[in-house]
Amino acid sequence: MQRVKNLDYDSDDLYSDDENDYDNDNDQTETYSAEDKHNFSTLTPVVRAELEEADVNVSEEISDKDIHDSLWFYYWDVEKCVAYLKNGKGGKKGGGEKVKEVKTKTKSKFELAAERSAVIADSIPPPLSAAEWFRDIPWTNVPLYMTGELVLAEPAPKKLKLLGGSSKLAKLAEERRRKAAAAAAQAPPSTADSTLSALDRLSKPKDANHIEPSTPKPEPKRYPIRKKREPTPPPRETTPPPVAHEEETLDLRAPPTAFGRALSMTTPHGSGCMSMALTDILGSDNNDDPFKGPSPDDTAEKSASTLEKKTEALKLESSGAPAAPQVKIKSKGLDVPALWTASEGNRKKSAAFVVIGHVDHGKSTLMGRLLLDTGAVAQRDIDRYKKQATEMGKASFALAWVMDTGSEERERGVTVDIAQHHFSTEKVDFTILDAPGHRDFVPNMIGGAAMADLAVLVVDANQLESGLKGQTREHILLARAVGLKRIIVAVNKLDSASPPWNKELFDSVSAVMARFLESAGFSEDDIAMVPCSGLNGENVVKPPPASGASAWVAQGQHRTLLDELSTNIPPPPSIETMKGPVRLQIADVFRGGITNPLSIAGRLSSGSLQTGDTIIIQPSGEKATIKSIEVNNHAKDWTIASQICTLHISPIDPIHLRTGDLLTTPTSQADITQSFTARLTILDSQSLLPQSVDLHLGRQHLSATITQLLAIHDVRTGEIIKRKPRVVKSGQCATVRFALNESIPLLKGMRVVLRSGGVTLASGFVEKVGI
Ligand SMILES: Nc1nc2c(ncn2[C@@H]2O[C@H](COP(=O)(O)OP(=O)(O)OP(=O)(O)O)[C@@H](O)[C@H]2O)c(=O)[nH]1
Repeated sequence: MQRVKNLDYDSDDLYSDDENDYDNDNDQTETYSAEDKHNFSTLTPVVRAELEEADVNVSEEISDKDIHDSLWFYYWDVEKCVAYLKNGKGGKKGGGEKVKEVKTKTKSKFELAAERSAVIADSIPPPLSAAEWFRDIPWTNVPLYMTGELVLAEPAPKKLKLLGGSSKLAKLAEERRRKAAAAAAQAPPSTADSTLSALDRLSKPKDANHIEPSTPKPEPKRYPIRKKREPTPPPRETTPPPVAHEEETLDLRAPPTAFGRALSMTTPHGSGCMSMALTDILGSDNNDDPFKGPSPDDTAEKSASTLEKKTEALKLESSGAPAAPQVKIKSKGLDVPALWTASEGNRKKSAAFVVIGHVDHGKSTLMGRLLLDTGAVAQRDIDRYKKQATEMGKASFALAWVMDTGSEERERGVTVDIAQHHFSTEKVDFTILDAPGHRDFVPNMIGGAAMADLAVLVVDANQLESGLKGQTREHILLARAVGLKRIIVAVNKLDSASPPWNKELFDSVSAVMARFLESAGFSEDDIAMVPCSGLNGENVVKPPPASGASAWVAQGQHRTLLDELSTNIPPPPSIETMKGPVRLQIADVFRGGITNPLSIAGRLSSGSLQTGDTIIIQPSGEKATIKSIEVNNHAKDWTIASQICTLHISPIDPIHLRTGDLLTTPTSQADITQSFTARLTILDSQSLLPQSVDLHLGRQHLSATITQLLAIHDVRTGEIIKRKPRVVKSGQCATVRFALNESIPLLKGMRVVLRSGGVTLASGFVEKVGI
């Protein structure tokens, strides 16, 4: 390629330095056809006779070759040939020299290039095969059926050297070419030729600098294929390119979208104009004169509110709210507590547990395993997660993905919010509340724990220290702070212990955890230790094999995690609680589809609800109707205190729905207040002053100010031992007054957790609502 590119023909280059080249090239008898030879033999004597007649010394000065050349040049025109030889060649002394000079002058670039090709061709070895030609080029593993003989270009016929002359001669030459072409067309094409022709269609255009062979055969066959890869101008087309294919091709492109049109839209001035597209979508005042009317700054406020309204309209439209048919659902007036009591023999027990522990200790994986092995999740789903997780380079998180459904959670491999899942055994319906382990998401963990009956603390047996320094310790304190009494410690990842299933390691971890839990307020009887591996599933649902490294688990009569969960299920709430005022703190708000555009979820702490009931969302006071109810993923007509349920409600403006809000009924609304009094216990190494704090009330999380320390109480008896202290110290119990920045619904007895700067200070309950 480079070699050809460097062939920059200067006119000087094209003229051979060696005159002998020219002479040698003149020996062209071998290239003449039989017809040409016949013409030479018959016309040469005629030319000689004419010259003799014109008194030219033919024998001495003009050779047969001279006559042949001039005959060839003038295309067998004897008269012109004789005139030429008489005047230029034989007419004067030294005319032979002149003929040479004339010949040299008439050479064109192409003729000379043809001469050089001829010389080069003589020095080039015989034709190569395609494989040979591309031997050292890695991309050319040309299949056999595509290979062919490479035919080097034939040198341009010498007769081109004399091309030129009158238009009549040109016509004759053209006629001769046509004749030859017709003859060639009758002859069957060679295989090599057709192969090269096919290859040529796949290759690049021919180098325009090459000399056109005079033969009428298709040009591509005449040159090595390699030359066709050169960046050259497109070749002359002997036949027009086929267009049939293009005509048949259907235009399958979709019309441009509105967004596409917006992007490609141009203003009358020709520039792209995104704002036009936006005004197109949102509407505009259609000002032709942009400077007409008030300045944009003056109207900014108005535009903002217009935009806000339109965006809001789009939002509501996308939620499907206006499109949903407003079907009035009437309450059936069921006596839910009576139905509950009546169903006692048929229904399963139920329990909700929160999964807590330090980040990455294996909480989500363990729960994924539990769901898989109890049949709540199909193996094919796990396989799908495995595939997806592997693609993201997080294959080991496949089981955790059962719980971590958010894209952020999956990308980061960290649980962000409480994940809620259900599974059932023969006797119990369980709800899992998988809490995030990361300290940034402690508020979510508190919200999850506040809905649970018991806690499962997951501890990586190999990382006990880091856990106790981190969230293991804090989660235990918070679980206790929100009122949880029973806790199961899953001593996890024993499969990766050194050695695997190291019994001594399990024993030491258990001892440390038991001590710590007891110091945090859990009683010995409410603590259970379970050796397990969530990843492998050993001792989660099924006991480990009787032999092998984990054999001691069964021998030591350590129950599986599922067995531990199934024992000591908390008793259902009293019938009084079930008949009490409706209280449900909203744990989650989500938009569904057309049928259920708006739903809320949470645990009903008191009272009962049924489809058709009118509810009130506090503090907004907005009303809604319950369209349908789900408990444990099953549609129900009613739900009762202690159940975690999802309520599909008639659409209200979602702006009035927030997690932490209280769901009540019109007849049992809670007090809304900005101040309250709480009885608190101060945690180890902490103290309390009148100060700002982060206040956690279940799923509710807001800023508050301790306005007054009212009294210090005796921890056992509750008697006041000091009024209006200046400070409350670690381990002390105190009554404290709070002021809030906003009004919220508050219930006496609600669990309270105080934190500051990411540290838990105290926990307790609401003693009095209002001042
Ligand atoms: N060897 C082994 N690895 C485990 C086990 N359980 C979990 N892992 C791995 O530990 C890593 C973290 O697991 P997760 O289940 O996401 O941990 P997590 O506690 O839920 O983490 P957060 O949700 O972010 O708090 C993953 O790579 C798991 O594959 C186990 O029993 N054995």
